[in-house]
Amino acid sequence: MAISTVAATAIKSALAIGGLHTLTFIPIMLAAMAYFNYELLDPEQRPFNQKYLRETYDFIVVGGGSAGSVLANRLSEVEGWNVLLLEAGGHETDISDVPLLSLYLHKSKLDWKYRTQPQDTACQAMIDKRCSWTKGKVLGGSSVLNTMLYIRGNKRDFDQWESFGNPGWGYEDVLPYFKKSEDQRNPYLAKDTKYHQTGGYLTVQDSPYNTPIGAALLQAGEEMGYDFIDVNGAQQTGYAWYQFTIRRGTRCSTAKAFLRPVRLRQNLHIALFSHVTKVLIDKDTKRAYGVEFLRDGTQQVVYAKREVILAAGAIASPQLLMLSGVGPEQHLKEVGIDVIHDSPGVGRNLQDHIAVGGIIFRIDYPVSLVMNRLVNINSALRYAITEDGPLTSSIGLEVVAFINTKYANATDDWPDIEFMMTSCSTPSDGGTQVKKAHGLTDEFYNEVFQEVNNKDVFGIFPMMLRPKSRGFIKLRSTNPLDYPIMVHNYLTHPDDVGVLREGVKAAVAVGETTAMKRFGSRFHAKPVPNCKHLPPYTDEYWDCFIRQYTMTIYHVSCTAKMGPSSDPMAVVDPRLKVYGIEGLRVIDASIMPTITNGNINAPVIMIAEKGADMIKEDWLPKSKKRRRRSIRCSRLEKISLGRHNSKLCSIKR
Ligand SMILES: Cc1cc2nc3c(=O)[nH]c(=O)nc-3n(C[C@H](O)[C@H](O)[C@H](O)COP(=O)(O)OP(=O)(O)OC[C@H]3O[C@@H](n4cnc5c(N)ncnc54)[C@H](O)[C@@H]3O)c2cc1C
Repeated sequence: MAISTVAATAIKSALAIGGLHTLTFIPIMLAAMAYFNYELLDPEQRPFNQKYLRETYDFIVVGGGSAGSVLANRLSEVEGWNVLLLEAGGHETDISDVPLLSLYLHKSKLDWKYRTQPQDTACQAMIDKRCSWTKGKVLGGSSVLNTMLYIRGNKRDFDQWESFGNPGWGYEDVLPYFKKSEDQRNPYLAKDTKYHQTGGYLTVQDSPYNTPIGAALLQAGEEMGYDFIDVNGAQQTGYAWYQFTIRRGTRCSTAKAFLRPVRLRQNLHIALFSHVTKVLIDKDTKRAYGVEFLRDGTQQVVYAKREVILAAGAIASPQLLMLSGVGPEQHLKEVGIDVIHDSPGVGRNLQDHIAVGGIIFRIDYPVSLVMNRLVNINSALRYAITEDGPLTSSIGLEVVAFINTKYANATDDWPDIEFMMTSCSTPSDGGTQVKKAHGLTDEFYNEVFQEVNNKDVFGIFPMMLRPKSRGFIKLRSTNPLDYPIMVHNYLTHPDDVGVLREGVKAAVAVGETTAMKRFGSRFHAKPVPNCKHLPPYTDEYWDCFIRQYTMTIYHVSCTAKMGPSSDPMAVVDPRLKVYGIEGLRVIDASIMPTITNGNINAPVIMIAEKGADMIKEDWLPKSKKRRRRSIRCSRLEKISLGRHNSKLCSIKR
């Protein structure tokens, strides 16, 4: 590709996601990337968008996100199977690759731009009191918009899933599936082979760039009596550097990890800009036999010989089930959908992680990530040439801590708060992108943050790990293009208020440690609108505070939960098959019975790895299954993998 074409493509992608006016430094970066012919050096080319589709496939995967990309790869390993992946969005872009810029993707064309119903319990500082549920509409799904944090959750999460009546989902059962995907690039962690592996498709590495604030936060943890640990290893309670799904300084989405290496497989078709509107289910046999979808403005149909797999995420998967006649009978009747199977749990049990925004600390040294200080040709060149520097920082996320509030049993090692600790915060971009991404009102932002715009700060976002409040999703209408009604119900359970309040107090205490005081750390204690009438630092004040700048961490899940047949609210069985319907599974964040103790992308990838194996177990004769496990790459795959990934071909995957 000529340099000019590379530059033109990059400029086009910048325009596509937000308009260059918001990304003023992008032209410099694009010029650098074009000059160094970045794309030509990149061995990982994008997959093809298949124009002409077959009439019938063995498997149809709906949604090419975190789970769908894994499924498409693993199922098409079986040479005799034809697999179709239908994705509503298009390709990821050069901008979505840049870790520092992920907030620019919110409210862009790569985002579905969902918003919840207004409620009084949370998100009071947001426009219309509605929380923004950003979600990826792009090949790679939310793994293209996320902040790339790699957290597996707690052993107890999975043992609890098993105890609910889901055999095969205990921690010892799922650990091999976390490892299966993993290419651990930290040599110290990689040595611990009980928990880690190298050579998998998904690159997991430390951040290429940290500020001095990160190291100080780790010292603060030590000062407060916490261990410095591998949070994905034997113990979860403690402090650690975050690890990321980053490869060579850029985002390693699931599209990049799982689809690019297999783009030349003849038995895998990927159809972009294909919005699935319905699963076709035979009313008499109750068997799923295909899907309807919109592409290029026309309605099309494609048939599945074996199975349809919904991997459209925790909002669209239950929506599609309901549009197809599987859901709570009474609700479907009210909306005017023919009921094929009454499944009261579809869309219910919604869980999410919320944190509190605005816990920020001023410091006296110019060491934090202030956007207008970083936006310069040096950092652009560093990113483009050496694949490190500030642009490789995932919006300043450096250190993670899992801590116990008084509501948790500390001896359990099942902490109830995660600190997401950042070397910047909401005002570090002068009130532009963070404010927009979080949907904050002008009044709130100006009153609380304007005076610290572009000043040196660090932030701690305390995130509540095991919410007891439950939201739900239901259909707005029979129109598949109408977004469903989304009700978060955040902080409607009193225990959640207590845990989050204690998390806020613990976060404020971190700023008081000697380690942070060395930087002149002081809490930005500006009283927030709506809570000014309450005395600061009291429980009443904090209880009010957490309902203002309530931040979703974008972990919507559990809306088509897995459970035993004795549980009327279970939507799928422990093999992820939809109850009451043949030939239909859900494999994505929806199937979690309870949300895991940490960020959920790694668990979703694990679910897809395990789900793909279950499908193989169900459909392949035993001898063939054994052969697949030691598969080596075909000639075409080797070409597609290129030199960079060639070791993937020689290991057991
Ligand atoms: C902004 C943001 C930040 C996050 N940060 C982190 C993080 O740092 N670490 C972490 O662990 N987790 C993070 N998460 C959460 C994590 O990325 C998601 O939970 C995970 O990606 C969900 O995977 P999924 O496969 O269930 O859904 P998705 O990845 O969302 O995939 C669903 C796919 O289905 C497609 N689709 C939907 N409807 C249709 C339809 N009708 N027809 C065809 N295709 C359809 C979508 O376009 C999408 O590609 C974040 C999420 C977001 C949004």
